[in-house]
Order: sequence, then structure tokens, then C-alpha cells
Amino acid sequence: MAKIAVLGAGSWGTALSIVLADNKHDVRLWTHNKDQALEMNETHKNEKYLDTIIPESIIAYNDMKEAVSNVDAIVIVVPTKAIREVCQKLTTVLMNKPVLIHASKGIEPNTLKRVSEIIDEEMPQYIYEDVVVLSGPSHAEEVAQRQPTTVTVASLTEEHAKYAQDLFFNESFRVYTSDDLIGIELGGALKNIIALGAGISDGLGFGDNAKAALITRGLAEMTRLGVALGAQPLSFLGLPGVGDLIVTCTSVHSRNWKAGHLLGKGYQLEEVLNQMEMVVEGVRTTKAAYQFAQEENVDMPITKGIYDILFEGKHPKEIVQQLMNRTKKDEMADIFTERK
Ligand SMILES: NC(=O)C1=CN([C@@H]2O[C@H](COP(=O)(O)OP(=O)(O)OC[C@H]3O[C@@H](n4cnc5c(N)ncnc54)[C@H](OP(=O)(O)O)[C@@H]3O)[C@@H](O)[C@H]2O)C=CC1
Ligand SMILES: O=C(CO)COP(=O)(O)O
Repeated sequence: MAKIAVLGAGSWGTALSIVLADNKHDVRLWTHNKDQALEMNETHKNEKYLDTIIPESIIAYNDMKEAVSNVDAIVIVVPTKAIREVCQKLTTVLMNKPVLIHASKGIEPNTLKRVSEIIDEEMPQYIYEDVVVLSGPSHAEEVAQRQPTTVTVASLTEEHAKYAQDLFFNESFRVYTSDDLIGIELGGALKNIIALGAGISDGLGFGDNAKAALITRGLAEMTRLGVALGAQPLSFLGLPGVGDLIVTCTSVHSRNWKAGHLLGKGYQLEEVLNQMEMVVEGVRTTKAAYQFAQEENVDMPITKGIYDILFEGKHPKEIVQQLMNRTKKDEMADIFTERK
């Protein structure tokens, strides 16, 4: 059995800790909030984030140095905007050389870095083994109830992807491997933009046809950007692509869908984010993908429309009109290579 520190005690960090504890690993769940660590150790609950009893074998820590002492693996599960800060702290306290696994889904605006690139940038590579990404259709609420879930892990080395697969794999949590680190990270990040769109569409009162269109054409533009950035196109047909699009665009659990739904109902972005108690990764990732698409000269009309709603104050109905009235085209034209 492995000794594993999970950094980030929100809904996803807690759910992944439960999977690892079910697999009999020694799990240390680190939070930057002292009261939350006390609550979890005393009550075995993390009420703000998950409506589930946490196995007693999971020990919560507020001291990162203690949490990561002599661990074999570290799972980083904080919002993308907190990755740099957590890696900087980790660099000062890490004594051995664990495998790093991350399960965060975002791209950083301005730098346009994926999470594994941020980790590489913030941490000297001699203090960790490798970075593995874990991604796929996996709402924390269902994982914590041991409902059947499938995800994909990817890294630059097969050995470390397989290691992560072994750590998490169990009868309700099926883990596949992939060698496409870029595609698996981008799929999980970019689908959040489309989930915002699906929520907006529902908030406007549109039905299943509009949502199916968003998912399908969203997949086309995710794939276009991904391929331009070096991802394998088939990865977008897998769990972190189509799978995660379906779950996030159609589930009441999705934070991105919920935020989009409020936007579609007419709330302003600031009001929406004030109402959400959990991270809505799609907002920052929309900015990053919009910047990326401009830089790479890739056509991403849905992403641009959502960018305009979020950051340019455009009304969602105006964006729907724009999207529907784009130039006529062949559905599969330049599906992977289209440039503006
Ligand atoms: N929830 C889900 O079902 C899934 C989420 N993900 C991804 O996992 C990542 C985390 O999401 P999720 O758990 O849902 O987010 P939540 O909003 O549920 O929780 C975020 C957690 O990170 C903590 N945190 C925020 N900033 C920092 C910081 N600077 N240092 C340390 N801890 C910090 C928060 O602490 P505080 O309470 O103090 O704010 C909170 O404990 C995201 O990238 C998300 O896309 C991926 C798959 C499924
Ligand atoms: O990535 C997720 C499920 O796979 C979670 O999505 P939300 O952040 O929209 O809840």
C-alpha cells in the first residue's frame, strides 16, 4: 500500500481521497484551512464541499510538511489559479521524490500554460518523479457515493501512468491510461467552456437540440485547438473529451453548467461568481482559450461567443444569433486544421 498526500480538500480532493482510502492506501488530505482539517478529523465530514462521511482512515493535515513527509505520491487538486502557490509551498517542504498526479482542469490565462506545465515551471524537476494527469467524466458527488465512474490518466512515461492507474483503480472507479498528456489535459480544461455554454443555453430556455449542437460543435473546436497544440485528435473522442463534455453539459452537479445557467437567466458574471461556493474553472479557461485561439489562428466561434458574454458584456441572445448566422459550411470541413 502506498503513502499518498492529497493537496486540496475541496469536493474533488475529498472524493479522490475516498477512492484512495477504499483502496487501503495511507491517505493524508491537506487543506490550507486549519478549521476544516479539525472538522474532518473530528467529524469525518467536509460539509461545505461534500455530503458524505469520510473514511476514518483519512487523516486531514493543515501542515503541508507533515502531510507530504515520506509519501510515494502526491495528488494536487486545487483550482488552477492556486496551482502555482501550492507548488511553491511544496517545493520548500518536499524531502523525497514522489510521483506527482494532478486532477485540476484549467488553462492559465496570459501564460496559456496547462497545469503540468505550471508544475514543471514552479518545481525543480529533481524533486519529483513525473507529472501524471487524471481526467474524465467524474463528478465528485457521485464518486464519493462509489457510483460507477471512468477516468483516464496520462503522463510522458507509461510507467507513471500505469502507477497512477494502479493507485486509483477499483470496482467502481475504472482507470484507463493514455500517452497523450496534452490531449488529456486540454480535453478536461476546454470542456468547461462548453459546459458554461450549455448552461447559458438552458438558462435562455433552449432545449436538447441546442445543447446537442453545442456539445458536438464544441467538440469540433476543442479538437481543432488541441491538435494545433500537439494533442492527438482521438483523445477528444475519449473520456476526457466527449465523456466529460456529456457529464458537464448535462449534469445538475456541474459548477460550470450552473454558472452558465445563471448567466443565461440574466445575472452578471460577478453576481454569478459570488453565488457559487465552488470553483468555476471555465471562466478563466475561456479567457485562456480565446487568447490561445487568436495566437494559433484557430477558429473557435463558441469559445469566442462565451468570451464575449463573460468579458465583453454581450447578451447571450445576440451571441446565439451570431453563431446561427455564421457563413454556410460543410460540417467536416477542416475539422482539425481550420484556420481563421
Ligand atoms: N468537483 C468535481 O467534481 C471535479 C473537479 N475537478 C477539478 O478539480 C479542481 C478542484 O476542484 P474542486 O475540488 O471541485 O474545487 P472546490 O471549489 O470544491 O474546492 C477547492 C479547494 O481548493 C482550496 N484552495 C483554493 N485556493 C487554494 C490555495 N491557494 N491553496 C490551497 N488550497 C486552496 C479551497 O479552499 P477554501 O475552502 O479555503 O476555498 C478548496 O478546499 C478544479 O480544477 C476542478 O475543475 C475535476 C473533476 C471533478
Ligand atoms: O470536471 C468535472 C466533472 O468531470 C466537474 O465539472 P464542474 O467543475 O463543472 O462541476
